[in-house]
Amino acid sequence: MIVASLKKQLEGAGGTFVLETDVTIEQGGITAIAGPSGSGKTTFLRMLAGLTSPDEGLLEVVGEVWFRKDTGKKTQVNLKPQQRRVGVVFQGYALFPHMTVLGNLLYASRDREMAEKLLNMVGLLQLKHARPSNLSGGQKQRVALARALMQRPRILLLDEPLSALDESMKTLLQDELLKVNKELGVTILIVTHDSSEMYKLCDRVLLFEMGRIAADTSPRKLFVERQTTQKFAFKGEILEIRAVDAVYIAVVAIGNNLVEVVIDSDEKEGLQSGDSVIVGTKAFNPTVRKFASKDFDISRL
Ligand SMILES: Nc1ncnc2c1ncn2[C@@H]1O[C@H](COP(=O)(O)OP(=O)(O)OP(=O)(O)O)[C@@H](O)[C@H]1O
Repeated sequence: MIVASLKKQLEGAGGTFVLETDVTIEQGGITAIAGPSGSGKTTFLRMLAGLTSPDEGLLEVVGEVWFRKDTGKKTQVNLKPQQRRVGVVFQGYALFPHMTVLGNLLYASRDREMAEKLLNMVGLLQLKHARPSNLSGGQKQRVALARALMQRPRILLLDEPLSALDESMKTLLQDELLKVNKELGVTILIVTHDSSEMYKLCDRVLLFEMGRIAADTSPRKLFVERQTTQKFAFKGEILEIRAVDAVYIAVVAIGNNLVEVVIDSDEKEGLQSGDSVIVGTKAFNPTVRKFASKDFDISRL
């Protein structure tokens, strides 16, 4: 079990705010850390890893205190990152370019048997003598994942590890993570903005807002509770609105797709090219409406 009751004052873009968590996480699950940019997600992971010091609080992992500082007292416990059994995969690959794949793993721990087992697990054993520069983005990320597992971490912290990958590589890595979680029993915390990823991987979502955990729920509940009654809702950008007879056609870019939606003059009111919109349904007909901040959690978690 992980107990993280931590506090830290942060300097945000809009001023000072306090990151405050009071959360217990069971061993063995996969928890999504979601929320807007600047809400404190990365700092939370860095505090768990020992890379950023909280102002006060308690961090206890499987009965072992990793950090403790009571209000008004000196820091009682603050284990160094290498003393904490955490594996970290943050954005960017950060592999040592002059070392082979195997060398990168052995740098974390000299356990060759473990290194080969993990490389086999992520399907890269054949590439163990390759240099990072000869690997694809997805392969590098799998090496980073294997390296993070070398010291048999109790917790694996992942900060948007899949965001730069294409869809097929993402799916592959997601399966890899499920395997790691199941076979090694590692507790995983993953920062992600991708709702399908949350749904597929995670049993729990902690939604951060301005340093607070605004929701602590399951991915299913988060989407069902926060979704409107629409059958689907995608965020997109209006590229063009053109008049056709008595109606208008809005051309909306949703990801790599272009969608044409017929809208009436009421719907067109206040919309123009470049607007962020939600394309949804009403009585089975597609609708377009302006993106509002309340749509935030669904469209970009
Ligand atoms: N050590 C620190 N001291 C004070 N402020 C900090 C510190 N570390 C980060 N911050 C600030 O805290 C805010 C939250 O940063 P953080 O990186 O945790 O957010 P985030 O939710 O991960 O955002 P993103 O999704 O954009 O990565 C930022 O405005 C950042 O500048």
